[in-house]
Amino acid sequence: MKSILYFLKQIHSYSGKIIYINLTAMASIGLLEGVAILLLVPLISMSGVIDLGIDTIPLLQVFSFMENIPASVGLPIILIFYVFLVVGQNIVKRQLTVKNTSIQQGFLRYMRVETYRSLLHANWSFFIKHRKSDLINILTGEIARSSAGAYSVLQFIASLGFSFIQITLAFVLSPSITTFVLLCGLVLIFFNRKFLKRSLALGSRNYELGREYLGGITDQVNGIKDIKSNTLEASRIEWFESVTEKMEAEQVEYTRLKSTSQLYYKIASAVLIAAFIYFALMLFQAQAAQLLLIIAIFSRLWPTVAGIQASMEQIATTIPSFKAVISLQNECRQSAEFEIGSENKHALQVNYQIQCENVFFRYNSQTQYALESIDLTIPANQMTAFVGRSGAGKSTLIDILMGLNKPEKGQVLIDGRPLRSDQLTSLRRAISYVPQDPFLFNTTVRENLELVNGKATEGEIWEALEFSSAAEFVQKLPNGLDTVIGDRGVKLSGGERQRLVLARAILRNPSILVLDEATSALDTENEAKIQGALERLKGRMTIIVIAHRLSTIKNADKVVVLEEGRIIQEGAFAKLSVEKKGVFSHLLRHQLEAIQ
Ligand SMILES: Nc1ncnc2c1ncn2[C@@H]1O[C@H](COP(=O)(O)OP(=O)(O)OP(=O)(O)O)[C@@H](O)[C@H]1O
Repeated sequence: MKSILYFLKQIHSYSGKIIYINLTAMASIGLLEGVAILLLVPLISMSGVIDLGIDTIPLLQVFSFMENIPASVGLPIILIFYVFLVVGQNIVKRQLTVKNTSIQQGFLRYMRVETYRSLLHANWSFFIKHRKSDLINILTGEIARSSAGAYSVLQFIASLGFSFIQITLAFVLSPSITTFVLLCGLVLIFFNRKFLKRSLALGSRNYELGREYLGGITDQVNGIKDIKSNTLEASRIEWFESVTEKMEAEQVEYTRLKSTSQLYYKIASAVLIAAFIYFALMLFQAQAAQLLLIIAIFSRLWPTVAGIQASMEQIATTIPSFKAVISLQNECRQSAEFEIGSENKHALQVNYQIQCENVFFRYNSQTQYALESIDLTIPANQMTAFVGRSGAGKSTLIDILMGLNKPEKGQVLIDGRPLRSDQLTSLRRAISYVPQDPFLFNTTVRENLELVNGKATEGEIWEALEFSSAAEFVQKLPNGLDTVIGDRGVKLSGGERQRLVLARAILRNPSILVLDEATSALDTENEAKIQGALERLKGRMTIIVIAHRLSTIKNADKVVVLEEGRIIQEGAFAKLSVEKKGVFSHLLRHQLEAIQ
C-alpha cells in the first residue's frame, strides 16, 4: 500500500491536476454503468413478462411514474436513453484510456529525463562504483517496467472507484446481501495476500536476472574479439543458456501465480453467486427486482475485484524496478558534483598556475592511498609531463586536476585560489582531455569532430586534422569527412583513432590540453609530427602529458615522476635525465637499452 501511495505521489507530482480529472471521469463511468443497470428494471417491467415490484424498493421508485406510460411509448424512451447512456459511457472510457496512456507515457519520459539528468550530474566516483550495464538496465528495462507499474496504479484506482460506486448502489438496494458478499470478498482478499508477497519476490528476481543478463551480454559483446580468439564460445553459451533458462522459469512462474489467483477469484465468484442467490431467497426474502439488480451488479463487480487483485500483483512485481529507479535517482542526487543550474557557462581562465596542495586521495576508504601528500605546481602555458611506472597514480592525478576526483585531504588551487565546486564545469570547459581509451561515436568523422564545436568551419576542421597528422588518412577514406567510422571508431586503426581524437581535442580550442597516453599507438614518424605541433602550442596553451614512451615528452618544460602515489622527482627533462640515481634516468636508460 505504501508503494502504491509512493507511485501515486510520483504520478501526481508529474501530472498535477490531470489525475483528478481522470479520477472524476472514472467515477462518472461507474455511475453511468450503475444507471444502465438500474434501467434493466423498468425495461423488464415494460416487457410485462414479470412484475418486478418496483414500488417496494426505495431506489427504484424513481421509475414508478413509468408504470402509467403505455409500453409502446415507454419502451422506445428507455431504449433510446439506454443507448445514449452506453454511448456516453464509452466515449468517456475512450477519453480516459487515451488520457491514462498519455499520463503513463509522459510519466515514463519524465522518469527517463529525471534519471538521466541526475545521472549525468553525478560525480566521477559514482561512475567508478557502478557497473555501466546496471545503469543501462535501469535506464531502459527498469524504467519501462516502472511506467507499466504506474499504468497499473491508474487501473487499480479506476477499478477501486468503479467498485465503490457499484457497491454503494448494491448497498442501497440491499444492505444485508451486500454486506454478506463484501465479507466474503474481504476474506478472499485476505487469503490472496500471499500472492502479492510472491509477486514482489518474483519482481525482485526479475530485476536481478535482468541485471545479470544485460551485464553479461554487454561484457561479452565488448569482449567478442577475446572470446573468439581464445575460443571461449562454448562457456559463454553455457552461461547464456543458464541465465535465459532462469528468466524463462521466472516468467512462467509469474503467469502461474497470476492465473492461480484469478482462478481462485473465478471459483469464488461462482460459489458466492450461488450462495447469495440461495441466501437472498431463503433468508433475506429478496424481491425479484432486488435480486436481479444485485446479480447484475455483482456479476460485473467480481471481474473488477479480480482485476484489482491482478493490478495489485502487477504493481507488486514492478515495485523492485521502481525502487531501483528511485534509489538510483537519489544516489545520483547525493553524488551530484554541483547544484544543477548553478554551473558557469564560461571557460575558466588560468593565468599563472594550477596547484595541488598536500593532496591525498584513495578510491575506497579500505584501500591504500592512490595519491599521497602531493604538492605540485603546473605552470600555465607550459608543457608538464607525468611519468612513472604503471599504477603509480598518473591518471588519478589528472582526474584530481580536472575536478573529477575530489581530494580526501588537501586541495586544488587555480591561480592561488581553491577550486570551488561551482567552478568545475567552467574548468572543464577550458580543458580538452584525450584519455587512454578515447571514445568515438558510430557516425561520420565530421560529426565526431563537430560534437565538441558545432560551429567549426570546414577550414578549422582540416586545420585540426593537420595538427594531429590525421588529414592525410581522412582524405583517403571512402567518403572523406563523411565516412562512418563504426562503433567506437572500429573501422580505423588504433593510431588513426588517436589522431582523430587529438584533432577533436584541438578543435575545441582549449586553454588546457590533457593527453593521457594519447600518442601511444602512433608510429615514430607521426609521433614526431605531433611533438612538433605540441611544441608550437606551447606559450598559448597549458599542456599536461602522461607518457610511458619518454621520447614523447622530451620537449616538456617540467617532468613530474610519480611512484606509488607520491612525487619522487620533478624538474626539467634534461636535469632529471642526468640525475644518475633518480628513477627517471633509470626509466630512460631502460627504454634506450630496449631499443638497442
Ligand atoms: N577505479 C579504481 N578503483 C580502485 N582503484 C583504482 C581505480 N583506478 C585506479 N586505481 C588504483 O589506483 C592506483 C593508481 O592508478 P592510476 O590509474 O592512476 O595509475 P597510472 O599511473 O595512471 O597507471 P597506468 O600507467 O598503468 O595507466 C593503482 O594502484 C590502481 O590500482
